[in-house]
Amino acid sequence: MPLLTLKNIQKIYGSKLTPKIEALKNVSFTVEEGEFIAIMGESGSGKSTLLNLIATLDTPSAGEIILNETPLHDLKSSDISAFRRNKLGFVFQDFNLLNTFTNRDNIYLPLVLSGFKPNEMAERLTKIAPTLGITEILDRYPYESSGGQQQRVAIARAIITQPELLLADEPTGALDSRSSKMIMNLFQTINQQGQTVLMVTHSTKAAAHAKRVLFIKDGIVFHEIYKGDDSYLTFMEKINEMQILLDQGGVNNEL
Ligand SMILES: Nc1ncnc2c1ncn2[C@@H]1O[C@H](COP(=O)(O)OP(=O)(O)OP(=O)(O)O)[C@@H](O)[C@H]1O
Repeated sequence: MPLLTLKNIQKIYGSKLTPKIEALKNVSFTVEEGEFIAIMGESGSGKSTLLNLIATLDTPSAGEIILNETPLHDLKSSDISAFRRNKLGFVFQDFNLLNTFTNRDNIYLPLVLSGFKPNEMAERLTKIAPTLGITEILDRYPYESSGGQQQRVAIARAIITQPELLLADEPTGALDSRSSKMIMNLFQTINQQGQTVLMVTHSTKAAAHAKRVLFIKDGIVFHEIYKGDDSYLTFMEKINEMQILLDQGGVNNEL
């Protein structure tokens, strides 16, 4: 049974007063439990729109998103809140940290909302902070932290609940190559522990850490490639080649 199924998803932005933009035309794919998927595509191809729909931050104009056999549009708003709180971790492209809270309290926020005790929260944070390299900045505020530090705090906030499904929008966008590699290794570890990861990225280096890469173009999933038994470098080469082909408009392989 797939963890997540997207059937013929369409998303049109705009209102009576503004021009309509078809961000997603017809997107269908399934995500099995335990997958690590990277979503790639040029700027404006609808990647963030797709993650936002899966995260129930927005609703599709047409089509169906099914999580664990339950169509999301059948869920009551209280169930949707519970799904976001209990099952989902989301790393936002622009981090979405609260500037009135310290980095530590930003990270604790989802646990506070779920009723965790202070010592349980501290124990979880102590485990992940060194890997993310944020131990020294936990008592700073987001506005006192660099973009890369804020991104790592946002990742900590998303993974501290040990979500069944981690959605990450450009999680290495603000990071140097060393930190990016560290984050991708962390995502791989999380995935090996059984969590499903769906990540939007422009970076071939980051995408090659995934087990499958979906390519979005013109509002559809245009192509996908699986890592299989390929080495990291071979898979990265294949992703690069596919990107070049897609940039040239050379393949037509709608899923
Ligand atoms: N809230 C919105 N209202 C109107 N149009 C929107 C909105 N959000 C996104 N769009 C438009 O929908 C299209 C897809 O945007 P989206 O942010 O999903 O792309 P993306 O692939 O994530 O881009 P990037 O890689 O630059 O982050 C774009 O044309 C964008 O301008």
